[in-house]
Amino acid sequence: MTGAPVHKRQGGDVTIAVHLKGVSVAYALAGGGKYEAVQPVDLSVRDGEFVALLGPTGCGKSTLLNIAAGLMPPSSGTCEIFGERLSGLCGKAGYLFQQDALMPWKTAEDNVAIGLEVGGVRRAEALERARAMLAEVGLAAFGERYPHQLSGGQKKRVALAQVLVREPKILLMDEPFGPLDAQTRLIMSELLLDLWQQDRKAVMFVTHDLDEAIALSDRVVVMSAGPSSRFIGEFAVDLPRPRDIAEVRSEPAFHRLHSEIWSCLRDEVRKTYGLTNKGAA
Ligand SMILES: Nc1ncnc2c1ncn2[C@@H]1O[C@H](COP(=O)(O)OP(=O)(O)OP(=O)(O)O)[C@@H](O)[C@H]1O
Repeated sequence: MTGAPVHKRQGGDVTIAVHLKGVSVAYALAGGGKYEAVQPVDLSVRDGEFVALLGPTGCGKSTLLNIAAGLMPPSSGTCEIFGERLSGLCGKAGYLFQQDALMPWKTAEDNVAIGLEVGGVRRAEALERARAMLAEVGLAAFGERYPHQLSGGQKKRVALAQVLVREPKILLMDEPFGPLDAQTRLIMSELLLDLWQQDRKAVMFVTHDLDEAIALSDRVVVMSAGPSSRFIGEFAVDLPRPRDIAEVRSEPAFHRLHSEIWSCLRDEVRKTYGLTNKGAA
């Protein structure tokens, strides 16, 4: 049996939860030919670490997340989950997309319970755990509502409960709060950090929002514009935890990091919008 890789570090050993090793992705195009989305990259996410993957639109963030989820194989390289080579869906990961995957014909508690039931948990126990999880995300009184009777933020809470109730060891999040308004995004980010703080899982969090990346994560990995994206910067976020998402943005260390990361990202964003050689401000 292969154990999860343990790396010796000053201050203690660390376990690697997700390890992309020399992963590249080339998509086959309908008319023949290929689109090289991501050139070989290496990324390891430690157990309990919150890593944000940041980059301009179309650079390949979701592609790498999909590989870690086992939704697609890499064109080259491998993905290891706790030291085991991934083939097929990653059972240890919970995946939260921008669009939630709630079933409109099921109540909030049934939407949460169903993931447990298909995993073999008896209905009574699944419902009990679903209700407890809904309470954790602040929806104790909303379990019997259907998705169309919930606000966007409430639906997102149900989707989060749906993922967390299965107690994944890894969270893969693809711009999960993207469609929400600014205030609700802030509240959801706070909720996510509160829950994560209680039981730190490895997180890969895809975003193109620099503020969000810094406020949430331990490390920000920056990708270049596509095609053939690569990693062009890696920044440790040394802001203390627990963090107040709203307050942390006014700290000098936040501003310093923001300007360092933005100077790494700026040209890539401009390239994406074809502005680099046009003298755009
Ligand atoms: N099935 C596919 N076939 C061909 N090209 C694809 C396919 N899926 C994605 N791509 C291309 O691969 C590149 C990376 O896509 P991906 O969705 O990973 O980017 P992203 O960084 O997540 O973008 P965004 O921030 O806009 O969500 C894009 O140029 C996209 O057009």
